Amino acid sequence: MVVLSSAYEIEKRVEEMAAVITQEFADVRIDVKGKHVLLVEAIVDTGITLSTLVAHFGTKDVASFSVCTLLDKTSRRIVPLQLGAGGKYYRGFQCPDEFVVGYGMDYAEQYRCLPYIGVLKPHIYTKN
Ligand SMILES: O=P(O)(O)OC[C@H]1O[C@H](OP(=O)(O)OP(=O)(O)O)[C@H](O)[C@@H]1O
Repeated sequence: MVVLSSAYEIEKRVEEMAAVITQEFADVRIDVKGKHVLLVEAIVDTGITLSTLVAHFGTKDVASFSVCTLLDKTSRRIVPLQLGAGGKYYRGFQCPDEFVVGYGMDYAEQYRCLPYIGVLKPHIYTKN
C-alpha cells in the first residue's frame, strides 16, 4: 500500500507503474490477441496498477480483459475501473481502509506467506 497525497505523487506513481508493467511483461511471449484475459489479483487499492494493466492489454487486441480480485479497497480508489467491452469484475470481499497483509500481500516483503489476512498495526509501517 502506498500513500499518495498530491496530484504530482499520483502522476509519478502512474508513470512508475507503467514502466514496471512494461518491463515485467517484456519477456512474455504468449500471444493474447483475440483471447479473453482474466487477471487474478490479491487486492485492488488505488486502481493504478489495474488501470495500467488495462492500458497494456488494450494494446494487445484482446477479446476482453476481466479481473478477479480477492479484496477490493474501494475507499482508496483514485483511478476508476474501466475494463472495456466485455470485461467483467469479480470481487471476493470489500476491504476496509487498513494495511492488510498475508495471502500473498506483503509489507516490505514480510507477512506475504501468512495463511490468513491480517491487519498491520500502524506502528509497523509508520516507524522510521
Ligand atoms: O490498486 P493499487 O494501488 O495499484 O494496488 C494494487 C496492487 O498492490 C499490490 O501489489 P504491490 O504493489 O503491493 O506489490 P506485490 O505485487 O509485490 O505484492 C496488489 O497485488 C496490486 O497489484
